[in-house]
Amino acid sequence: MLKTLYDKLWDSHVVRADADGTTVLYIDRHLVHEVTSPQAFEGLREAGRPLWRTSANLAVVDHNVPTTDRKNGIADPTSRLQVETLDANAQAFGLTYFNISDKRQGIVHVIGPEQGATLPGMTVVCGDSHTSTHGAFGCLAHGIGTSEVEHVLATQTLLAKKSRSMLVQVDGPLPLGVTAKDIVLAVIGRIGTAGGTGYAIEFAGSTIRSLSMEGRMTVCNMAIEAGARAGMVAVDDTTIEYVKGRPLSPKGEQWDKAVAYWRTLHTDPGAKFDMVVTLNAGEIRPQVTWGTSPEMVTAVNARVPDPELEKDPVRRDAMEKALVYMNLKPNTRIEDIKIDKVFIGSCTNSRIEDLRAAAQVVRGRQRAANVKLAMVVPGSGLVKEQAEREGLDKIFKAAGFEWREPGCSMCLAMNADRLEPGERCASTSNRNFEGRQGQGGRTHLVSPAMAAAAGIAGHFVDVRAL
Ligand SMILES: CC(C)[C@H](C(=O)O)[C@@H](O)C(=O)O
Ligand code: SF4
Repeated sequence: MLKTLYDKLWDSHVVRADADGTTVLYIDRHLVHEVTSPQAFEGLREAGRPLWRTSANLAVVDHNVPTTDRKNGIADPTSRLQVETLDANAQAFGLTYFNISDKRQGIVHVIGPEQGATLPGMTVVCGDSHTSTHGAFGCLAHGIGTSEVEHVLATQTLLAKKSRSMLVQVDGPLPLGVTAKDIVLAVIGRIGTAGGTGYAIEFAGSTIRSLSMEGRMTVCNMAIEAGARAGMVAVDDTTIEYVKGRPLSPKGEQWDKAVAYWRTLHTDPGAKFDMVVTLNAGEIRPQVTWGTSPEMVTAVNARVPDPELEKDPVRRDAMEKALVYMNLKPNTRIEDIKIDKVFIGSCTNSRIEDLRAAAQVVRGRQRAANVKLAMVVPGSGLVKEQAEREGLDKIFKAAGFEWREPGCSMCLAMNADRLEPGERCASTSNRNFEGRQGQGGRTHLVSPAMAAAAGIAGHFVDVRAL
């Protein structure tokens, strides 16, 4: 039988399948962070259960860590408790753990791949919706809830039901200034935030194949924003090249065996998907969201849409509400929207390539006077180190951008980094929901180059014109 990549990943991890489709799946890698793990460890403690396979877990603090003055500890009591709880649980249960002062610390979805903890062919779960990121490696990767975190810790398995399969096929060379972020925003603009509900998405086509692993991770990261639990990309030379030599990657003879297997991790030609969506990369422009959902997105050289022209009353209502929250008028040119802050970071866009792209834009320029704060938050301590080796920190600082310590930061404002009510931000993160970056804050999702350009111009600007 011809199989999709999803079929192959699924079939190779079934421990037991019931007639109604309920399946016990084996989990190869479990990533743990401070927000969704406390009750899970508590549950284990109460039941007197040990971990099933300690070495399958990797824990890190990311959501609640401060991005400045770490030597002074964590001022906010809730964040401090959250971080200290993971410190204690990791020690008590013997997990491999990158604590706040470990230079490998960073956002869970950045450090997994960086360490080779994420490898092709694996099932990867984490109590975090953006676990879809890891699908870039030809993995079956998705978020789980806290009770499932406990289940995985105790059994190394998960109860699951197979999703339907969707192929998102993107072909053609990417136009200048158009990035992986713009591809995935354009996909979400096309299919909507519910378009992928009930599906596992495979991203394929010549454009996806031409992306680096960083770019593929950006695309898979936002599969969840298209409603799909998992996004994935087939294994190819780019995947194998990235994985080679990582601390947890197989070595020697094991490596050769692994590579031979990994090369089978692609959809068989002719295998059927339940749904197919095709995009022509040549038609994608740099994207900017204008509303309070990632599907409320348009091209930088377009205008804020007019709800009056929307026929569907539910959509019209949502558009009207979003424009009130965002304080935008229909038909405003996107390039006329002024911003107050810039956030370059998050598990969507905080890897080295993202920082290089942003630095290239700001090099030799200055942050606009109306931009109060532009912050760059590397995805991990290792990304930060690499960026500093390349002198990117100096470029940012010279342009008036702040260079911070790694973590989730203003992606969701669980630490001190946040928008004040009414502030407008050009952000490289993945969610523009109301209050996401701070109560009353207004988020516009863009690529790193577009965020950097907005920081320089003080308003959105087409990077292609720079
Ligand atoms: C805190 C965590 C559970 C949450 C998620 O699941 O995605 C967060 O990472 C987010 O991006 O909103
Ligand atoms: S960077 Fe943002 S999206 Fe990613 S895990 Fe952290 S809070 Fe969630």
